[in-house]
Amino acid sequence: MSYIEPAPIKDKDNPLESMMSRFDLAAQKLGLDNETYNVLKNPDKQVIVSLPITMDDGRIKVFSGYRVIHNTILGPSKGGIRYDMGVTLDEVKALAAWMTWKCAVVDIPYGGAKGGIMCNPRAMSKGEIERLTRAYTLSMMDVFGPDKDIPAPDMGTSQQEMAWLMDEYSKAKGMTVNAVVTGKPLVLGGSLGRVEATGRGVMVSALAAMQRLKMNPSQTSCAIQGFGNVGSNTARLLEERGVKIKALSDVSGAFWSDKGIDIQDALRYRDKNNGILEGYPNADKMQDPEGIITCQVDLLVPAAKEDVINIYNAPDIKARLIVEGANGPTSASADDIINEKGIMVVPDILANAGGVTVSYFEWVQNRLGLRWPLERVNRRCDRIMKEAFEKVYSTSLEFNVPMRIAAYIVAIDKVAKTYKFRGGF
Ligand SMILES: NC(=O)C1=CN([C@@H]2O[C@H](COP(=O)(O)OP(=O)(O)OC[C@H]3O[C@@H](n4cnc5c(N)ncnc54)[C@H](OP(=O)(O)O)[C@@H]3O)[C@@H](O)[C@H]2O)C=CC1
Ligand SMILES: O=C(O)CCC(=O)C(=O)O
Repeated sequence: MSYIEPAPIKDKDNPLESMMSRFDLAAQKLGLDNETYNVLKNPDKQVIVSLPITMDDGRIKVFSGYRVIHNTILGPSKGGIRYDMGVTLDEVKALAAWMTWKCAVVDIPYGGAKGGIMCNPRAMSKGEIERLTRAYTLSMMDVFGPDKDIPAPDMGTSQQEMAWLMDEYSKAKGMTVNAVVTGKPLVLGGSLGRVEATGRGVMVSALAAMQRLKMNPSQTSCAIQGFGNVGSNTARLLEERGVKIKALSDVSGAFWSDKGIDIQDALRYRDKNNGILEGYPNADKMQDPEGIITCQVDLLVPAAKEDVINIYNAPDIKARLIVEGANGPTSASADDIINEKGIMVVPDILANAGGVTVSYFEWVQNRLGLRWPLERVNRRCDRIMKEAFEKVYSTSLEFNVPMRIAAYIVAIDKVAKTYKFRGGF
């Protein structure tokens, strides 16, 4: 017997529309020509697959998988794979385009891609997730490749899925190909520093923005939505720099402590508690988990999902600074409200680019057959993040636009100039 899980009911803005409206604005400011505009607004390739998987109870369940290659003019496409019930083609298209802009903003030689499977990994056994990951990899044999398209982890995936992907790809090729994927376990050629790289980049961007806003880290309070890879590493690294994390949340709810949450304590609790904060005893549970967006803090880091900052809650945001750990956490319709309130936003395509930057280092190390020490990985990542921040900041002053539009301008300008030199259309 087989069954198909019903599509989830969606109640959110369309991330593709959000991405396109910012892209349009930046293209206008830059005076982008029509030809390049038309090339960039459409993804190069969209692959949709159906993956029949034998579940542990013997039934066969069919999953929908996606991989979208947005653009490859700057190099092989790069971008994570997401396992979540909310995955749709439009979401993956937006995420793939964001990867093109992100790689261009931090000036690494990659194009943009993203993949996803509509599934709920929390409700699946390890064996089911492994079979699904292997089936997805086999269905993408013509798409993936160390010189073509290089996946990595994203929401709902981690180094274990990347290890299965590398193994399946390598078996099909008849040799070990570790550069086909990044975010791998260290023993398979992963890079030191990759696990915490996205959070580290968020921390570096936040400190750079605080410096511009004359905010002292040790007098800054912070709320972080999402306590997975990005949220938890951001929390830990900001706390180490003196920032007081007053609020944290995950799918189980939001937690508040006026004196600050001890992040090591929260991490220990989460890791012993099936990966979630449910029942965390050393902070107060907030009545409304969405209240984390509007609570009384100086710095807000959304590090979970898209469109969590929207026209409904943006007017009530108290933070002076938003640093976007997640991709697309602010819907385009909320931009004007945030700008009118004078809140500085370090946008996703800049703030969370530490992850793909260290993925690039991992790929370089794999191709050279070398391993860099952690200190070198961190130093180079920090430098790239700081330089990218300064470039986006100065572009925002030059064009008199918010940081988000400035980041798009930097990215689109680089891609457009590359097209000019390469020609071919
Ligand atoms: N991993 C990476 O290197 C990169 C990730 N990103 C982006 O960062 C974001 C988070 O990714 P990542 O940390 O890897 O994913 P994870 O799966 O590791 O963590 C996601 C976190 O968000 C929580 N969450 C999910 N829904 C909600 C909600 N409605 N309210 C509050 N918390 C929620 C999850 O809770 P629970 O665990 O309880 O389900 C979990 O704590 C995504 O937008 C991703 O695209 C961007 C750049 C790189
Ligand atoms: O590390 C990578 O290659 C991509 C990470 C990613 O998916 C992202 O930055 O959104």
